[in-house]
Parts: sequence; structure tokens; C-alpha cells
Amino acid sequence: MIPVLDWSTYATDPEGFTAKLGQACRDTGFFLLKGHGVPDDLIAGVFAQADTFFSKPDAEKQPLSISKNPHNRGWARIGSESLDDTSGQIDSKEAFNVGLDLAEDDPRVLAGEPFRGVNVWPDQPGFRDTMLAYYNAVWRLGTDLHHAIATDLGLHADYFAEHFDAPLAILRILAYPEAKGTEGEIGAGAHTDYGSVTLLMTDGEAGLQVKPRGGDWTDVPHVPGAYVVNIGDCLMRWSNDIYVSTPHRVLPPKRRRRSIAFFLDPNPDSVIRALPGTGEAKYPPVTGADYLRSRLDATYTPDPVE
Ligand SMILES: O=C(O)CCC(=O)C(=O)O
Ligand SMILES: [Fe+2]
Repeated sequence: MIPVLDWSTYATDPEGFTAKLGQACRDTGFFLLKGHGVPDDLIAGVFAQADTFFSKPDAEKQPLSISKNPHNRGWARIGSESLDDTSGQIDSKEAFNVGLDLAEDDPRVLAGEPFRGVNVWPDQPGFRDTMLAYYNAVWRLGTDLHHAIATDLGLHADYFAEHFDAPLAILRILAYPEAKGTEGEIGAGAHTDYGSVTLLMTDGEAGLQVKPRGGDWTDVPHVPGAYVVNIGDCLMRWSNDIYVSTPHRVLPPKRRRRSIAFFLDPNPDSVIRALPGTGEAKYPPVTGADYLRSRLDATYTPDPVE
């Protein structure tokens, strides 16, 4: 049900890869991706930096709080997020977001464009360089994947290039504490992702489940080193519902669990409207920035008064 695709075969057999990808995007909207070329030591470096950062006391992380940041960057404390806003359950996880790295004097930052802020960084040797090297590697992989997506949807392979050259992509490191066993506990509540595609690397600790249409919650298998890739709501909308964005959640893990998500959302000024050849539009057009803002506003709870 969740197929394993090998990105390295795209170079030798693009039709074969694209057919499998198209099937997965229409079926559950989830697949595993091996042969992706992102170096193991880079991935290990991100996990190591994340462990060091999350082990710091909250008082040290608080100045980097995402709740004070209008650009979706920084630290989200445990209990600050509720991905399933219908359940009343609060996610038991902490996270840190890195966005497209812009300089303070970048014209888009100076103009106050939506989500165009500078990143915030902890005072931690190697953190920034490791995160940015990883961000760039997975951004590249995600945009390359969109070549196959475009081809599958009957478009020119480069169709999406202009929509992902300065994207609202977020690298998010996550840590879920070991389950307490309390009533209603959840690692991450049931949700669909907001963007185009998500590329997720986990540490192998179980917990991630998907709920395909008409099916029950099912564990996502772990293939060491492979990405879990899924379609987000923005690409579902863009493809006029040809691709599906599927609910998923993280159960409270037996042991502490870590993951590295990369949410590839389009450029803020990209207009998301039914792609050519996908039939009568089911949704009104929306910009990437407006769409992301509407989804984020539903997710966060404010910080407690200090
Ligand atoms: O941590 C995970 O395995 C999944 C996280 C997730 O689905 C999300 O943050 O959107
Ligand atoms: Fe998700």
C-alpha cells in the first residue's frame, strides 16, 4: 500500500519511475523514497545537532520561540501545537523550524513580505551550517521530484521550477518524548500536511501512521535511510484532487522519537489554481502565502503568560 520507490532509477528509467510515482500520488499520497542521494552523514549530523539543541533547558530555547516569530521560524515548545484541532488533544512534541535563509538586508525582508524573515539560530557550534546544508540538499531533491510529478500530470518537466525557486519550505526537526501512558495522549494529532510535498526522515522509532480513504490507521513501515514522502493539501488542490493528501498522525512512542521533516511549500506569490488539463477547477485560486497562513493560524496555541 505504501510503495518503495528508488529515485536513482529516474536517471535510467524516467517513465518507469514516473508511472510508479503517479500511482502512489493518486492512491495513498504516500511513498518511501530510497536512492535519493542525500548523504547519510548529513542526515546523522542533523539528528545530532537536534539532540544537542533539544537537551537544552527551556529557558535557553524560549527566546527563539516560534510564537513570537511572524515568519514561522524558531522553537515550538511541547504543548504549543495541536495538529488535530477537532480532538482537543495537544501534541506531545517539540520542534524547531528553519526557513529559506535570507539576509537581514534582503529586499523581500525589508519589504516585510509574508514569511520573508531571517532565520533564528541557537548559540550552538555547527547548528546553522548543518541545517542549511541539509535544507539545500532536500530542497533540491524536492524540486527534482517535481519534474517527475509534472511529467506524470501531463505537464512539461520544468513546469514547477518557477514555483519552487524561493519557496516557503520549512526544515523542521522534531522530538517526541517517551509516552507517559496518560488518557488522550498523542505525539502528533491526525492531520494532513499543508504544502506540496513533505520529505520526512525518522529515527526508526515506531509511531507514524496513515489513514487511507476508506481504510483504518496503518503503521508506516520503516526502511532505514529512505524518506517518507507524502503529498500535502496544496498539491492536492493544485492537481484539482487528482493527487491525494492523506491524514496521518504520530502515536506516543515507546521510546523518545526523533524526526526531520522538510515541508516543501511553493513560493509565497505562486498562484495555486487547477493545473492545465486537470478539468474544471474545484477550488478558487489562492497564493502560496495566503494558503499557508490560513493553515498555520489553525495549528498554534499562544504561549502561556510568563
Ligand atoms: O514526526 C513525524 O514522523 C511526522 C510529523 C508530521 O507528520 C508533521 O509534522 O507534519
Ligand atoms: Fe504531517
